[in-house]
Amino acid sequence: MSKLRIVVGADDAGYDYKETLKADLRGSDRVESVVDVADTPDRPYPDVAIAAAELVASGSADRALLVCGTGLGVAIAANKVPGIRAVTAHDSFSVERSVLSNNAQVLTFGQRVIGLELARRLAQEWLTYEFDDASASAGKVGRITAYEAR
Ligand SMILES: O=C[C@H](O)[C@H](O)COP(=O)(O)O
Repeated sequence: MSKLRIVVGADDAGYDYKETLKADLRGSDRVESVVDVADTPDRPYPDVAIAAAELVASGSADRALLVCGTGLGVAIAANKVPGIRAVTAHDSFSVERSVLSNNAQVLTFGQRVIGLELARRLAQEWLTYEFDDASASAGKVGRITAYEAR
């Protein structure tokens, strides 16, 4: 498994978790680099999410981990960037399937929803999964891509 180039970002409501998760990611041997698109806690969540998603869509990064109050706003905004599949997931199984079933490149958390230690654990688990282009799920994800390209 190749090391991952990750983008992190948050608005004011997710800033503290983002800082902790960023430090964790930088300490992981599965991570090549971490870029933070929200150095200050004053950026609206759509701006942060779109900036992060564009880095992923352009190929400059492999994945993004975004935090807002619920995780929902950053997911909605990131999903507006063509080619991006962003999900909010606060449980272990959904985090696994977000990669293995959906090939989602963007995971989002809600700081007002999930405990910090669970978020940290889920982020570490997230790093261990890699989508299999030869899996039965690939064709289903491909249908999403085809819809976007229509
Ligand atoms: O989805 C949006 C986020 O939860 C955001 O952090 C808070 O948004 P609000 O201030 O509009 O409720």
